[in-house]
Amino acid sequence: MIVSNSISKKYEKSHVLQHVSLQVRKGSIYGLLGSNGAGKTTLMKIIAGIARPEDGEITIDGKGVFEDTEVKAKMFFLSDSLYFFSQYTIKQMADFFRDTYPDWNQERFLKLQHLFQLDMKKKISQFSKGMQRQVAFWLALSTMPEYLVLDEPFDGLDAVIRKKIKNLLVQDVAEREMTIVISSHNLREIEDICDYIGILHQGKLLLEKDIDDLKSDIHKVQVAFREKPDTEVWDGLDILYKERRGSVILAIVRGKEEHIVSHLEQYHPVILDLLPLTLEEIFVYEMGDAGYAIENILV
Ligand SMILES: Nc1ncnc2c1ncn2[C@@H]1O[C@H](COP(=O)(O)OP(=O)(O)OP(=O)(O)O)[C@@H](O)[C@H]1O
Repeated sequence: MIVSNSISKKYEKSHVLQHVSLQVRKGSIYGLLGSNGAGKTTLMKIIAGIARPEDGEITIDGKGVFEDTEVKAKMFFLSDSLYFFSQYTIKQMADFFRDTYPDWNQERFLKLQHLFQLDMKKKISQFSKGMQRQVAFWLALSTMPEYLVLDEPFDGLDAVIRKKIKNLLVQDVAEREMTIVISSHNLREIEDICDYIGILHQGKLLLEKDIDDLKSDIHKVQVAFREKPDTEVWDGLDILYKERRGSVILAIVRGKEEHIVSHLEQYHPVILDLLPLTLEEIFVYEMGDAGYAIENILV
């Protein structure tokens, strides 16, 4: 488990991270969302043990990450700005990684060639940007990390390869309990693989949610009554948003489906429908409830 305990970081006088606390369960995928400059890269570097916070601490399985080489050997940090030795081919880079990472898996490296289909004898610098990102994933997954920290990893990848890589990530999480922290400025880009989403804004963690809970605990309700109902109809429900559209009332309600339905049925509605929300819609209402306009924070 990765635990971030009240992490704060300053660059000169500006507070880039302020008391950021989060937990990433073993074998789960945590998506860290935020706009440009929110502090994602800074937090990812601290989680990976590359940068040091002014205050607070990151522990992985109870051990402080910054000083612990053993913990770092089980982790791979895929930075948003890739780095390879300039004259190296994929094969030479793989040889270097094999000597560096104790759990390097040569068999897997060779197997993944079928998926990435890149010439192993070509210099990495001669590949396109998106292809270089593929090389980075290929090498990262061959180190068999227990913890994978991915900073904006899908930038520049086409939809087909993105899908293939996501499948590989989910497979590693399911089969060998790999733990992933992944950052993005785009909810749609990562929502299909994440178990948890945290939203970072101006260095603070605004909201943190378990995706399954979110989807099962928030509903769009369309309801109409024969006569104008008393306001007490809504008492006892956790309403995030409500508007009237003609005779139909549309409400976004937090809570279990059975509770919402049985509560409203007491008032004999002529229409009562519960509709699913997209994750994006859920965040719009949740963030609105927390006092933020999501359109200023996420795309
Ligand atoms: N080495 C540095 N020196 C001074 N300020 C820095 C440094 N690195 C980052 N910052 C500042 O910290 C803030 C957060 O930067 P960070 O790169 O963590 O954001 P981000 O969420 O990853 O943004 P993006 O989505 O644009 O990559 C920014 O205001 C940035 O200017």
